[in-house]
Amino acid sequence: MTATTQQALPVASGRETAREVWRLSRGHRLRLAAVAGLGIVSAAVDLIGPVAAGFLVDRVQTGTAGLGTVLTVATTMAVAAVLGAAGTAATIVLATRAYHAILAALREQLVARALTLPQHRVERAGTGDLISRSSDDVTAVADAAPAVIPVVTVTAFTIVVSLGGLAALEWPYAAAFAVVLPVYVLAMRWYLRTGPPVYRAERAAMSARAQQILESQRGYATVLGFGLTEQRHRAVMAASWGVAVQSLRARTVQSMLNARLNVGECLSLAAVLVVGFVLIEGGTSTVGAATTAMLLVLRLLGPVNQLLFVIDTLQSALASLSRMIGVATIPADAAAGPSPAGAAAGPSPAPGAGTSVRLHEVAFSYDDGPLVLDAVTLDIGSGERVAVVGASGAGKTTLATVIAGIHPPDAGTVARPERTAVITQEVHVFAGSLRDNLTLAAPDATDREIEDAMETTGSAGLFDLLPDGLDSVVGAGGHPLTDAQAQQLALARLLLADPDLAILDEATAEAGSAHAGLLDRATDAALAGRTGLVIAHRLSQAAACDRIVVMEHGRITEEGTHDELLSAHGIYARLWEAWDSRRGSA
Ligand SMILES: Nc1ncnc2c1ncn2[C@@H]1O[C@H](COP(=O)(O)OP(=O)(O)OP(=O)(O)O)[C@@H](O)[C@H]1O
Repeated sequence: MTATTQQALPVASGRETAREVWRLSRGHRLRLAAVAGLGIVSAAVDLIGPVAAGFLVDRVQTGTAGLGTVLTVATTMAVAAVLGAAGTAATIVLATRAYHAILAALREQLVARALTLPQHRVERAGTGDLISRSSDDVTAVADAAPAVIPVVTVTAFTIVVSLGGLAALEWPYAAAFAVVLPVYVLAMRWYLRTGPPVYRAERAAMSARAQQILESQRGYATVLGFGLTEQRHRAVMAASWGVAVQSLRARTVQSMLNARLNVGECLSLAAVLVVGFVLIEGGTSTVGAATTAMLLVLRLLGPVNQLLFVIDTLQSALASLSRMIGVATIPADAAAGPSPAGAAAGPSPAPGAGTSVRLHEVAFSYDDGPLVLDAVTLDIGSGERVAVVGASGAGKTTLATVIAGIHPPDAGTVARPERTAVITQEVHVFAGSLRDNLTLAAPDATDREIEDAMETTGSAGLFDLLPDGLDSVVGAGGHPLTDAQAQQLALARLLLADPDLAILDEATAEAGSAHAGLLDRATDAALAGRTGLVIAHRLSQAAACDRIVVMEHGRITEEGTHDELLSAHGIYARLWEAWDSRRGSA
């Protein structure tokens, strides 16, 4: 396979991400409303402490505070603190549950889309991109939850309610705090620019040190044998010093962030103090109210600072989220395509009565490469079985994928039945039960039907090997299947899917000669009663077809029955002669 130009899969914009998250939250809106309600109430309960403290200051100032007042205020503050903490904890639990439920829905949508993406789309983006979105990105979003949810939830409600509280006291208090917000914004921007590369360098230095230590341990005998102890010692020392330097840089960045946060803190407290002084002087505020305002600002600072510390985790989780949503929201029609050995292909123009497949002047090339299919015109009648033969690289597989709808043609038209199934060269056994593997494309199939399909395709013998019958686990981590068994399963799967057109791309090519006859019979049974296109390297298979199409350099150069092509003494006759003599001497 030649290299293809990479065209990354889409990444959702901020607005698209928000819209999709809102849509996915449909079943969880009640829970989200509870999060909002509980969060606001808890943050409001947290206001009681500062307000009570301000009240006490005013009473002390006016000389009207006795022991009873102090005890009442202290009890109120303690109860409010406990209730506020309990409410906050419940809010975080509810928010975490909603977060994971929405993430699970998104993950399901992502997997569903990924499985139906056209192969050419995945190939152009590189399979790694899709795999990383459905694994690394999902992990990044899930792992961010414990760090991000408590901080974001608490911060959001605390900021809203505390600013409201400040404004309710006297609006200049809220304005004084808002004026220093730019300091925090600047600190955040600096940190996002400076922090991530420094942390990355620290992690890289740690990996390098681990590598040096591991190598020294693994090659211990060699180190001793060649007297390399001193040299290894120096290498580990150098790597450890690298970690020390990078860790120092990372801690310096954190200290510098702390310094910026301290500046913000000082400025905000000073601003509120000055405003309080002016208001008290003007007679529009009391010392108690100024105390409440100071305590509210202090309460605000904690969550705001914490938010800055998780902002990079939050940012990378959001980046991962937009990559996941980018794939999950690819329109369904763009994602449609036949799944291996089973699902129906997308709509195609009707080929006409009595004809199952009609290709007219089809051209195709992979990205900007040379033409792989060149003006291919081919009709396959309903129920007809056609074999495609030709040298390696002639374009046989490409023809099969274009007919199947996996690759859209660059020019010309392709008409195929709506129910088309393909067995590709690489038959995959999914990790799961035998039943799951067989009913992928026919979820309603009964055990009786499954067993009949296995019997017909000669794979019923598997039952002797698998003690749990259809419930036996096969594939990765389960019972391993040989290539021939995997192909028999794929043929049984095809029988259950019961498509109008079956495309077998070298479905028996993997077979060793001992299994060849068995697989030929299985293929024959699977194709009975439907239109078949067989990409055949074993010419005995081609000879059994109604018609043979010979391809050379992306073009159809010969066409006819086995006997007609032999009499024509063309390329097929030569291929047959060579193959037959090889078979004879084997
Ligand atoms: N995904 C791809 N990207 C780029 N070029 C490709 C891709 N797949 C196949 N090709 C190229 O297209 C040409 C036709 O390949 P194709 O696999 O269709 O031939 P084939 O006749 O089926 O060969 P074989 O019998 O070896 O499978 C070859 O030159 C091949 O290198």
